[in-house]
Amino acid sequence: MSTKGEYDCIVIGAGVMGSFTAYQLAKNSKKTLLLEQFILPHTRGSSHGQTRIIRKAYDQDFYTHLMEECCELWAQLEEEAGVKLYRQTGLLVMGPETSQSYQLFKSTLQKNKVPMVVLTHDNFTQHIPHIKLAEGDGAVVDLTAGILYADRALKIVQRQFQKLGGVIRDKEMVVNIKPGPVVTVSTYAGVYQAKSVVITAGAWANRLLTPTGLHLPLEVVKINVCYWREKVPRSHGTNERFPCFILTEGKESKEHIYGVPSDEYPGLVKICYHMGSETDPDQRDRQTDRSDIDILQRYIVRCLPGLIPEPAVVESCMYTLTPDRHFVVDCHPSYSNIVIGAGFSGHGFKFGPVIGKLLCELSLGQVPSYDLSLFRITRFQAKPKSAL
Ligand SMILES: Cc1cc2nc3c(=O)[nH]c(=O)nc-3n(C[C@H](O)[C@H](O)[C@H](O)COP(=O)(O)OP(=O)(O)OC[C@H]3O[C@@H](n4cnc5c(N)ncnc54)[C@H](O)[C@@H]3O)c2cc1C
Ligand SMILES: O=C(O)[C@@H]1CCCC=N1
Repeated sequence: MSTKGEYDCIVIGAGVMGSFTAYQLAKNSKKTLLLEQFILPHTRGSSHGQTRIIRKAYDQDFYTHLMEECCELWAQLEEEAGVKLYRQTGLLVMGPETSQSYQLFKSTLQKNKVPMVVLTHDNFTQHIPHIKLAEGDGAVVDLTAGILYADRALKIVQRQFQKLGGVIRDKEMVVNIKPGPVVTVSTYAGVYQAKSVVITAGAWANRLLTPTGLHLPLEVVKINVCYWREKVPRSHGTNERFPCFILTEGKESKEHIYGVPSDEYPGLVKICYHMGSETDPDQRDRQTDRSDIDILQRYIVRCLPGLIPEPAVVESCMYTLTPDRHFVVDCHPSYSNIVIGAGFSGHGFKFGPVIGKLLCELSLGQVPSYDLSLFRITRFQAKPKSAL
């Protein structure tokens, strides 16, 4: 098949990471092609849905630092496109006062001087009447946090990319990548060439990496995205000062439970479990495990008495998890002009703009703006056994 086009860079996968990478490349005047296997917009990956949480509250400084610039990049995009993508709600972080995880969230906020409020058992109900704070739990609010309008953001960044001259071809599944000084990318529709390629294929990353001789330790899980009906209409919305929240761990589970106010679907509060069961991304809907929903029901009965403890809507999404839950943002170990953004482990959306900038820098052979040690592929290599 003859070559259909030559580009400075080809980005594979038009989720949040690929779309922001393509946008950054076009901003740098690079001739860029963004390839997507499904017709856009779609709901088969990890970036769909109306909302995502954006927060500086993290249990590690590095993410809080990244978020400083990232918030500016989100604001720049809002300004450039003339569209609102963010709404401040605050993020309530709760967890056992003595647990390491809760203490790390709290100290990261304090150390980095993020505007915050520590709540006590005495004043908690006055500020957040909707939630019962469990005995022994601490509570802190990241005041900078809020909601990103995810579907809208994706549409906008793709539109801005096209305005800058970028090309999107959807319904074009990449079936092969041939490394070389010029990389050849084959889809069912044709063959393209580029000086560099960025792979941002979400749950399908390993499938694309196989022809390049690389396999990453990624686990794909299906997430049940649950919405719970308010007993009293308009009681858990942003206007009623219901915040986004994360419970770091609790009586019901060791994984996070998190929630978003009811503005998304009127009357329905999104509350999800930060884990799911393993799935093949092409067979997502055959994964029917609902044990996470039982956990959520028990939590809602105990701590959110204003919600009906039966999910009103359940949608599906996927996480692509790395063993340590840190991202992969790196060059291919054997081919420096193949760049990989993968394993966003269920917390990547908020970082889309800054990850796009970093993947763009790597694909242009530039020194990345941050020390990316945490995100390197070499961290997965087996550690040599110590001599006995
Ligand atoms: C339920 C849920 C809640 C979440 N909540 C939050 C949150 O509150 N805050 C937050 O920051 N993050 C959150 N996340 C995580 C965040 O949404 C993800 O980390 C992020 O969307 C991952 O984006 P991605 O671009 O890597 O993957 P994707 O969005 O899956 O994009 C990959 C794209 O590549 C395409 N593709 C794959 N293979 C090929 C191929 N061969 N050829 C062409 N195209 C291909 C896919 O079709 C897909 O469109 C949440 C995730 C889920 C599922
Ligand atoms: O990244 C986020 O903020 C959300 C909420 C906590 C669990 C994962 N995703």
